[in-house]
Amino acid sequence: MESDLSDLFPAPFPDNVPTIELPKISLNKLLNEDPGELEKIFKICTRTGFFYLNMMDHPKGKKMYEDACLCCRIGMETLPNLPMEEKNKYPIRDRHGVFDRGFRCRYLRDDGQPKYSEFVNIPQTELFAKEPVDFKLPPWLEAHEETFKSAMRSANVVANIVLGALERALQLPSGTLTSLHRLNDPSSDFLRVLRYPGVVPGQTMDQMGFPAHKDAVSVAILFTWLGGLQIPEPGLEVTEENWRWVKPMPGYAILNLGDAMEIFTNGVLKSGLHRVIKAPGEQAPFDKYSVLLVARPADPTPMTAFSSPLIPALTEEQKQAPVLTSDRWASKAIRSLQDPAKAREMASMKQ
Ligand SMILES: O=C(O)CCC(=O)C(=O)O
Ligand SMILES: [Fe+2]
Repeated sequence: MESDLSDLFPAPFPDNVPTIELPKISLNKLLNEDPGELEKIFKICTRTGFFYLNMMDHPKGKKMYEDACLCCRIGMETLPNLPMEEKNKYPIRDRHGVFDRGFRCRYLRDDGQPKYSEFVNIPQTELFAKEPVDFKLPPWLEAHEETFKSAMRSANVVANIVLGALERALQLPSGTLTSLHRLNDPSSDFLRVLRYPGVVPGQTMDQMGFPAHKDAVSVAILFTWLGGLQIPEPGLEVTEENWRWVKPMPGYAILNLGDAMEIFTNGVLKSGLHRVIKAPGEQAPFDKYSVLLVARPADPTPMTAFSSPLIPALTEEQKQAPVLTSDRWASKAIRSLQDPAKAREMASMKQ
C-alpha cells in the first residue's frame, strides 16, 4: 500500500488467539463479473454471510479504502476530544430505533469516557437528496461532508455489485435487488464511525463493546484496523468458547449480509451473527475505530420473500405474518435488539 497507515495499526494483532479464516473475494473480479467469483460469493452467503473484500486490486476499491481511512481519522480527531455535551447536540432521528443519523453513546465510565462504544451516523438519504432538505451535519463534521459522500458513493457501488451477483445466482429477474438500493432513494442507509475506548491499565473493564447481533440491513461494509470483531465458528452452538476473532487485514473490507437478505430469500441467504469485544493482546490499550457503511432496502419496500425456483415458498404461517415496509421493519428490528430477552436469545443461538 502506498500511503502510511501506521497511525491506524498502532500494535500488531496477536498470533495466539483463535481466528476465523474468512474467504477472500476480489473486487476487481466482481467488477468484471467473473463467473467463478460470483459463484463463490453466493456460496459464502448461504453459509456464514461474511467475507473479506480486497479493495486494492481495483482503482475504485483503492479510493474507497482511502476514504474509509480518512473517515477513521476524522473519528480519531473528533470523538475522543470533544465533550459529550457537544457530541450529543447532533440528535438521533425521531423515528425511534433507526440509528442512521446522529451521535450515540449509551453508557459512560466514571471518567466521562464511553463505557463500551460511541458512534456517529451520517445519513445517506439527506446527503444525496434531490430536493433541498432540512438537515445539516454538526459543526464538527461539516467540513468532511465530501469525504463521507465519496465513501457512500463507493459503498453503494460495491453493495450493488454484491446484490447483482446474488440476484443472478438466485435466478431473480435483473434489478430485483439492485433497484431497491439506489443511492438517491429514501432509505435508512448510513455511514457510521465507531470508537471503542482502549483499556486503561490497572482498571478492570467490561469486555463487551457491542453485544451479539445481526445487522438490520441488506449489506454491511466494514473497515476496521484493530481486532475486536468476532463471529461464531460456523455450525457450532454459540457459546463463549466458540467465538472466533476476525483479523483486520490492511487493504481489505469485511462484508456481511444482514437480515433483509434472509427475508428476501426466505432463509436461503444468511445474515451473519457478530459481536465486538475489546481489542486483543498488545492492541488492548488503544482506542479501536471502525467505519461501517450499510445498504438497506428503499423505505417503501415490502419486506417479504421474492419468488424464484431457488427460494422456498412461504409457509401458511409465514403468509399470515404482516408485511412491513423497509423503514418500519428496520425501526422494529433495531428496537427489538435493545430488548434484553432478544439479546439473550442472540447470545445463545446456533449460527
Ligand atoms: O465495529 C465493528 O467492528 C462492528 C460494528 C457493528 O457491528 C455495527 O455497528 O453493527
Ligand atoms: Fe453489526
